[in-house]
Amino acid sequence: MWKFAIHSQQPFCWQQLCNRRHLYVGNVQQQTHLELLDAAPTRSDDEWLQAKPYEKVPGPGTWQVLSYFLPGGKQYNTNLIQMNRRMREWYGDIYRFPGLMGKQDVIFTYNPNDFELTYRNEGVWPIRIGLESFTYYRKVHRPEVFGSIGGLVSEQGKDWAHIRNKVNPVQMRVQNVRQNLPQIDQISREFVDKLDTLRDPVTHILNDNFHEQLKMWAFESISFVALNTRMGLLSDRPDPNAARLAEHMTDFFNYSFKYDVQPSIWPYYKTPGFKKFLQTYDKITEITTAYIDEAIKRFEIEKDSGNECVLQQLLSLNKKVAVVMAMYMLMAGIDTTSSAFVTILYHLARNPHKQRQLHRERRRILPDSDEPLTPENTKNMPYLRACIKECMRITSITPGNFRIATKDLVLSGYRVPRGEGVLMGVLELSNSEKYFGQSGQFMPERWLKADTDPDVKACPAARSRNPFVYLAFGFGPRTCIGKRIAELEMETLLTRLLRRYQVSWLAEMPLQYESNIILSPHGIYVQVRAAC
Ligand code: HEM
Repeated sequence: MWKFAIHSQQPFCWQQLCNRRHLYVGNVQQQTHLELLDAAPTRSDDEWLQAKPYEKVPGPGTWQVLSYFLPGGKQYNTNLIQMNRRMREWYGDIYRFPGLMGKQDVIFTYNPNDFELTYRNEGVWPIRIGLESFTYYRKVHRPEVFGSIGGLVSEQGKDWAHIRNKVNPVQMRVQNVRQNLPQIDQISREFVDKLDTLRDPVTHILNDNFHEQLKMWAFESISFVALNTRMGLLSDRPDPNAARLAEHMTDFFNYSFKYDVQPSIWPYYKTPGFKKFLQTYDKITEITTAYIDEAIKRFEIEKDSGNECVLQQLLSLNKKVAVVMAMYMLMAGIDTTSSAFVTILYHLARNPHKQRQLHRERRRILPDSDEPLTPENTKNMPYLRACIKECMRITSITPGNFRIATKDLVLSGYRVPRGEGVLMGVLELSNSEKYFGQSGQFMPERWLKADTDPDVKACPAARSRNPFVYLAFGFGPRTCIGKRIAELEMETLLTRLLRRYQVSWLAEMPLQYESNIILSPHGIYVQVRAAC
C-alpha cells in the first residue's frame, strides 16, 4: 500500500509516453522497432502454444478507455499513480491498455517474474522510447551540429549501442566516477554552509525553496562532472552563462513534459510553443558547447596533469559525443537527483531513531567534520547506502520501467508478441507486503547483508530477495547511466548534511508528490538543527 499522498495538476498517462512508435518525426522515422510490427510469432514451443492468447489479456476496450478519461469518466483528472492503481484493482496484475488512434497496446504488469522475463529477453539492444523531441532536434533541426551522433535516451538499436558501449566505461566505472569526489565533496560543503541562510532564522524550517536550491546543488555537481566547470550556482554571483543555462533547463523540463509526454500535434504541425522548445534546445546546445570549448583550451594548457576527467574522456571519443552526453547529463541529472534527495531527507526526518544510527556511522567515517571525504573513508558506509536504498524503495521517483518486447514472451500465462510495449510497475511491487514485510516502515536494515555494529544486524532476506522487486535505476544494458554519479552525489551530501545537522519533519501531512516526467516532491517542511 502507498503510504504517501501523490497529487498532480495534470492528468498523465504512461501510454502517451509509450505508444508513439508509429510516429514519423519530420523526415526521421523513429528507428525503434518497426521491423517487429505485424511480425508473425517466432515461437511454436509448448509454453507458447499452451499460453492464453494475447486477445484474452484482461483490460478495457478502446471506447471504454476513452470514456474513462473524458470529463466525468472514472479516470478523469487522475495522475499516473492513481490511474495505474485503479486499473490494477479493476483488471488484476496484468492488463492491456489498448493503443489509441492506430498506436500500439501497452501491457501493464505487476508480476516480478514478468519483469525478469522481459529484461532477460531484451537482448543487447533494449528498446525504451523517450525524448522524441530531442531526436527531432538533432536529426532534423540541427543535423549540421550533431551529424549522425545519437543520444542515449532517444536512440534505439545499433545506434544506441554504438554510443552506450563507448560511454559505459566513462560513466559506469565506479573508480572513474569517484575521481570527482573531492569536488563533489566541496560542492556539498558549500551547500551545507548555505543551509544556514536557507532555513528560517527562528524556527530553522526549510520549505519548498529548499528544493529549488537543491536543484542548484545538483546542477553545480553534474555540470562539474559533465563540463569540468564550477558554475558558482551556490554563490551570490553565479557565472552569467550558468544562470542562463539553469533557466533554460527549467524551461526544457516544462516543455519536455508538454511535448514528449502529453499528447501533442507537433509531429504533424510545429506549433509556436514547439518552436520555442526548439529555441530552448538551441540555447542549451550553444551554452554547453561554449563551456566545452573553454574546457578544451584549459586542457591544452594543463596537459598531462594526471588522470583524465569525464569530459576529457568523452572528448577523446568525439567532440559531438561529448556535447550530446553533457546535454543528457544536464537534462537527466538535476531533477532526478534533487527529488530523490528530498525524499531521502524526508524519510530520515520522520525516523529519528534510524537517523541517529546513521549519524553514528557518519561520526565514525568523519571523526573530525572538517576532514575531507576520500575514497578510503567512504568505502565502508553500509548503513548510509541501506538508508538511501530504503528511501528509494518506498518512493522510487521513476515509478515504472518500460520496454518494447523484442521477443515473443509469455507473461503471466498470456502470449505477448514481440513489438508490444511492456510497462513494469516497479513502485507498486517495492511497496507491497508480499515482497517487503512491513513495507510501509522505513527499515534500512532490510538491505544489510552483514552486521554493521553490535546493534545493527544483517537481514537474511537481503541475500534471498527477488532482485526484480526493487529497480530504482532500471536494469540490464539500458540501466541508468548516471546511477554511479547520482549515488556519489547523494552519499556525499547526506554525509555532510547529517554530520552537521539533525533533521525533523514537522508537518502533519506526509511529503506530497506531483507526477510529471518523474515524481517531484513538494510541501517540504523540514527542520534542520545542529547535530549534537
Ligand atoms: C536518483 C537519481 C536517478 C534516478 C532514480 C534515475 C533513474 C533512471 C531510470 C529508472 C532509467 C531507465 C533505466 C532503464 O530503462 O532500465 C534511467 C535512464 C537514464 N538516466 Fe537516470 N536516474 C537518476 C540520475 C541520473 C543522472 C545523474 C544522470 C546523468 C548523469 C542520468 C542519466 C540517465 C540516462 C542518460 C538514461 C538513459 C540510459 C539509456 O537509455 O541508455 N540519470 N535513469
